[in-house]
Amino acid sequence: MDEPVLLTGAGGRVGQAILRGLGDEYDWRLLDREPLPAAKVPDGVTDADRYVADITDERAVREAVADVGAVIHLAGDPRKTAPWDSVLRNNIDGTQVVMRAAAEAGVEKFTFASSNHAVGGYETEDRTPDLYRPEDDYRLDGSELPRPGNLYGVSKAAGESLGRFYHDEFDMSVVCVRIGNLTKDHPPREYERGQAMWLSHRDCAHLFDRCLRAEYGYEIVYGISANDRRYYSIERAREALGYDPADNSADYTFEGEPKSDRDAEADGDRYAPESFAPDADRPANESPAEPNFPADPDDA
Ligand SMILES: NC(=O)C1=CN([C@@H]2O[C@H](COP(=O)(O)OP(=O)(O)OC[C@H]3O[C@@H](n4cnc5c(N)ncnc54)[C@H](O)[C@@H]3O)[C@@H](O)[C@H]2O)C=CC1
Ligand SMILES: O=C1O[C@H](COP(=O)(O)O)[C@@H](O)[C@H](O)[C@H]1O
Repeated sequence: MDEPVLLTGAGGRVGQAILRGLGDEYDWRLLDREPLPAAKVPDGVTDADRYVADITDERAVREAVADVGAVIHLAGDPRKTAPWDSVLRNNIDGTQVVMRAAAEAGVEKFTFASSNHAVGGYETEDRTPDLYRPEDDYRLDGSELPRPGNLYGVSKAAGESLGRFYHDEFDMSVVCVRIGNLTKDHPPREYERGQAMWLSHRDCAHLFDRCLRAEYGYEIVYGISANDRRYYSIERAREALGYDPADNSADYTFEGEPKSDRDAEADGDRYAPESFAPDADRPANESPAEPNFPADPDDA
């Protein structure tokens, strides 16, 4: 893509996973309400391409989307316990401002960071915990209705609907990625549900790269690695986007350590993947960014 790509929420966990994987691949324009330290900005992104602004600020957002070819919209409150006033402002109103500005500016492709929590209600008592285990063949594939399990999930379902509207009315290509659980270097530790929806950093960067390169109309896909444990299908992401994930939480122990050759053999002759080279400026296993909303009490 020749035109710049606007990345909102660039300083956060998902934004940094994308920039660390794709920093050199695109001409980035970065927006976040927090100023980004130099370590979070790819080489070649000038001050003029860095916007410190709130996504509910229509004027600032219109300026940021002018002449971009694509938007990856991540900014918002990521907490599953987020209260209504926060998701209404940051996730629903903010997404409406960014999508409308993008559609009216003639942006070609828009990627929206939706969430597993848009469909958390399908994890009913009778389905869990079997749902999180490799033997279980229940799959959500993106064609099902949203079924949020919390108000944060409601806000993500609202973002998906806004995307449908702006695709239909403006012909903007929109893909909603129901992101699972992004962690760096290893799947969530001792957490079956998290391991079933693990999204590794390299698969995250690859998936968003495909969202920028593929041709599509309106899509809802799941953003997880190729985990043996999974209740989200990645078929639609493969078909519509050409997503080809490299990682699998089954290559790690339940505690999150890469499996040894012996573990892997015992497990059906699986191979242990190469672990990522640690980022030069951060110790391995450290989260790339702390969310700037108060911590989610369940995220211990
Ligand atoms: N991290 C994960 O595993 C998942 C994340 N997501 C979604 O992906 C997106 C990014 O999530 P994370 O990177 O984990 O969150 P984060 O909290 O690490 O990053 C969010 C970034 O957006 C910025 N931001 C928040 N509200 C803003 C506003 N009103 N205006 C401008 N900037 C604002 C923050 O300053 C922060 O840098 C969110 O929309 C979240 O709901 C969805 C599913 C899973
Ligand atoms: O949408 C999100 O989902 C992930 C995974 O959910 P969890 O219930 O397993 O914690 C969460 O880590 C992330 O903060 C959130 O934005």
